[in-house]
Order: sequence, then structure tokens, then C-alpha cells
Amino acid sequence: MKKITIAIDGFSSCGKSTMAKDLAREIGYIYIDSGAMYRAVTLYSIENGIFQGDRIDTEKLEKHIGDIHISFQLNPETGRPDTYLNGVNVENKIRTMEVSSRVSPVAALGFVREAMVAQQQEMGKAKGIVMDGRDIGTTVFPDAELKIFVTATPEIRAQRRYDELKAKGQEASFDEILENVRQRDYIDQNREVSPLRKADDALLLDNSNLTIAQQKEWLAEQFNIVVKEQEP
Ligand SMILES: Nc1ncnc2c1ncn2[C@@H]1O[C@H](COP(=O)(O)OP(=O)(O)O)[C@@H](O)[C@H]1O
Ligand SMILES: Nc1ccn([C@@H]2O[C@H](COP(=O)(O)OP(=O)(O)O)[C@@H](O)[C@H]2O)c(=O)n1
Repeated sequence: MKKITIAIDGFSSCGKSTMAKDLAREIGYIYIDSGAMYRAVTLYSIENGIFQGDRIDTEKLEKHIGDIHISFQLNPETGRPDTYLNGVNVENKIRTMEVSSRVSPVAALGFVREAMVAQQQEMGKAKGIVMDGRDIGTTVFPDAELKIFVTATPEIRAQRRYDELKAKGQEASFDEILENVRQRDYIDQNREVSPLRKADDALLLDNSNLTIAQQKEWLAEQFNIVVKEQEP
């Protein structure tokens, strides 16, 4: 069967990676969490003195961008890929509120996006990939055969992220998470380079009232429809 490219974009914390990972596992495709790459660049910046308070030393980051190597390795325990920054597993570190609160300004920098998009396009060259993020259907893979744009209300998304952090035993405040979700949505939609928007040919999914199982089933249906259409 001919392999296709699947792009899943949308607002923060709405369940993109949950559905992307599940689908990739089921159909034997590679899964790439592009947000993890921007989070890893942010962690590198925090750990290497590139932030002065909230200010980003963009000159320093640009000088070091070539030293930031991000890769993914399947974690046999979770069955999902973990993110590695220069050979070190940073999967837990990149999910903290500290990284969440600093990632969107880093991801708005043109040279950061250029470097990440080049790596993402290289990863998807052979197709057979599910990638989730903000600009996958618009910039990274504009020719993707299946494009989805996911959304849910900010309150529902913040609650999902709150439950997740709690379950991991991390300190979290619902109000702080809601504020972060809103702030990131704003920056992501209003930046100059590749702002978050639905590609004209993307299917819209509001999963506010869907369970994980329901959205998984919906996505599998969309995949089957597109694959059938591709058949000669
Ligand atoms: N339909 C859903 N209903 C309830 N919780 C969900 C749903 N989809 C995802 N989640 C949970 O919400 C949290 C955020 O999902 P995630 O896939 O990380 O979102 P995103 O990749 O869009 O940021 C996770 O803890 C996930 O288990
Ligand atoms: N393709 C992408 C993916 C993420 N990002 C940025 O990276 C941040 C973190 O992405 P993420 O997918 O981990 O966000 P969550 O929705 O999982 O919290 C986003 O808020 C965006 O600022 C981006 O600019 N482009």
C-alpha cells in the first residue's frame, strides 16, 4: 500500500499528539512531535544562559542553533518516542511549565523555525509519517494527503493538561495552565513566520466533547478514506 503523509495541527493541549501517536502505532508509520523539537530548543536556551529573565539573547541562540541536535527514540516501556537533546533523554524536562511558558517566543524566531522545518522535512522525505504541530499542513508538508486541524475550548484543554501534570506528580495550577494555553495560542496565531492557522484543505475536528477512543476512531476513518482515494 502506498504510504502517505499525515499532518495534524491545532491549538495547544487539545490531544493532537495523543491521536497522532495512536494512529502511527496502528498503521506502522513514524510519529514525530514537532512541538517537542521547539521545546528542546527552549530547554537548551534555558540551560545555556540564552535567557536573561524573559529576554532571549537571539544572537547567541542563532550562533548555537547548529549545536542543537534533536532526535527521537522509542521508549519500550511506554511504546512511544522519547525526545533526546544532544544525546540526552529530555522527555520529562521539556514538558514542565517552565518550558511551556517560554517556548512560544522561541518558536516565533525565523532562524529557529528554518532549522526545525529543514529537519522535519528530512524526516518526512520517505512519507509514512504522522507529524503534529502548528504549521505542518501549511509549511512543513503543504502536500500532505491527510491534514487535520484540531481544536477544543481553552478551559477543556487546560483541564486536560492539568490532569496530565497532576498524574505525573508535577506541581500545577489550573489558572496558570489556562493562562499559558491562552498566551501560547495568541503568540502562535500572531507570529510573523508560519502562524498557526488551518490549512484550506485540512479537516476541522473540535474534540471538546469526544473521548480519546472516539477521536481515535474518527481519525482512523479519515485515514482509510484517503488511502482508498489514493488507490489506482
Ligand atoms: N478527547 C480527549 N478527552 C480527554 N482527554 C484527552 C483527549 N485527548 C487527549 N487528552 C489528554 O489531554 C492531554 C493533552 O493531550 P496531548 O495529546 O498531549 O495534546 P497536544 O498534543 O495537542 O498538546 C493528555 O493528557 C491526553 O491524554
Ligand atoms: N510545528 C510547531 C510545533 C510547536 N510549535 C511551538 O511549540 C510550542 C509547544 O508545542 P507543543 O505541541 O508541545 O504544545 P502542546 O500543545 O503539546 O502544549 C507551541 O506552543 C508553539 O509555540 C510551533 O511553533 N510549531
